[in-house]
Amino acid sequence: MVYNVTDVTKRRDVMINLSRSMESDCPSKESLLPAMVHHFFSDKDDLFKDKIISGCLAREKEASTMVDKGIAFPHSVIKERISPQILCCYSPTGVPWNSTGEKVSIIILLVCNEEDHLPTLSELAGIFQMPGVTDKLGKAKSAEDMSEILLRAQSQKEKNWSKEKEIITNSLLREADRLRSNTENTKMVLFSNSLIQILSVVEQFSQKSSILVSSKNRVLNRVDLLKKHFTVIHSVQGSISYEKEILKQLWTEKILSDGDVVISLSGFEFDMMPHSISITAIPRDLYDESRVLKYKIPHNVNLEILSRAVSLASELSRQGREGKSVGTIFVVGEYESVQDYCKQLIINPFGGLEDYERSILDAGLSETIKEFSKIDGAYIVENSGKIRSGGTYLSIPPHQIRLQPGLGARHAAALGITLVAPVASVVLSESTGHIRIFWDGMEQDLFVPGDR
Ligand SMILES: Nc1ncnc2c1ncn2[C@@H]1O[C@H](COP(=O)(O)OP(=O)(O)OP(=O)(O)O)[C@@H](O)[C@H]1O
Repeated sequence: MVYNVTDVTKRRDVMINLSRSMESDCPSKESLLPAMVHHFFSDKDDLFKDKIISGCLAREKEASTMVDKGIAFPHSVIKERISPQILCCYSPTGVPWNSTGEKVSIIILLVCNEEDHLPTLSELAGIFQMPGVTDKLGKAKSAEDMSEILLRAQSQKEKNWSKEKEIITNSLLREADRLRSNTENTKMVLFSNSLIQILSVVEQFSQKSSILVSSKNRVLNRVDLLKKHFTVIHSVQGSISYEKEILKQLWTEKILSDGDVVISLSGFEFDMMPHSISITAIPRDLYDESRVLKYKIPHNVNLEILSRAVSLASELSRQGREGKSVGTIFVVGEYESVQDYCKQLIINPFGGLEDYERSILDAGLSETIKEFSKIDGAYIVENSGKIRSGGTYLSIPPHQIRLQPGLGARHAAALGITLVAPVASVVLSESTGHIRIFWDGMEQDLFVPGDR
């Protein structure tokens, strides 16, 4: 069970570069915006530039982007995954911007994709809200003046943010300590890859039962220094942000035990400060989810993805959907090896999504995945974690499939696909809530999640 006790909203850091500026005496926004795009994107093809220009002009038609006296924030949101581009322009004569012809001299054009749009606008707004910035910009006489004012404001804002970070870090640590002193059998797990950050916080909580999780040698090589602060220093491969999976590993290695309450402190990965504390009570059935880690699974199946599919199946088994049990299949492996056996029962619900929006590892997607489990069929999940499809019928050529009595078409399909392709499948039975894992045409594991 994982529940957040303190959820300090993650501040998504968007790197914005305010140093690109130009001066223009274009008389209207219809001429100025294309001029800016051509100036700043001179190395890009015309199609790309036209897309940006029509995006910002369409946005201006909806409503003027004038935000303050003399300042406008036109923007164009594009599908391409580019880092947010901020293009600044100073107009000495001013350009009429809103319906009443009010003029702006400072034009900050933002070009980015959907995901970055709001965080970048909010970052920009934060810079403009720094005391005195808009007044100073009103007095700017050149593009250089404008750039200098903006860059100074940005640097001041960064300094202020460092102070805020320190305050948040200290209050999170105090909260973690308070939780620890109020709860029995607690273990503190610090997820970090930064030696400096670890050392800066480590003095502030007592070292009894503290575990450090890191994936970087520069941290792990400093065991001598760190062992006086942590009872265990645990090394992981790859990212340290899959906390639940890492806790399962710690459980399988008996570093955590049933009944332990784990206080996790994490977030250093994002911007060198802890963002959140979560508490995990290690439930008895965590073993069932994690024991798949102990198997020798086929080399062409990603263990992390398989383990995630098992976790989701286990959550679905316990929770059901709208008070009813659900069943489903996850097939994990190379898509090419199973595509000939896949037929869509419905339009693929993940079909229209970009790759980065359909990862099974994305905690934000788990509710969607669980919701679509009401639909007949299987999920096909690639080794990268990308959910290739949902609502997929597995059409297996005739094979002798030996199943235990009571198991029907769903289990036959889940087993059958592993007979014809080098993949693993996880099947949740709607009627019993049991989870079975198959590969090499055989049932490899069965477990019964608790609390159903
Ligand atoms: N070939 C297949 N590919 C994907 N899904 C399938 C396939 N065959 C059956 N199913 C799904 O399994 C569901 C239940 O079928 P059935 O009751 O025969 O299976 P079962 O193995 O007894 O599973 P459960 O224990 O969940 O009832 C079907 O409604 C369908 O959604």
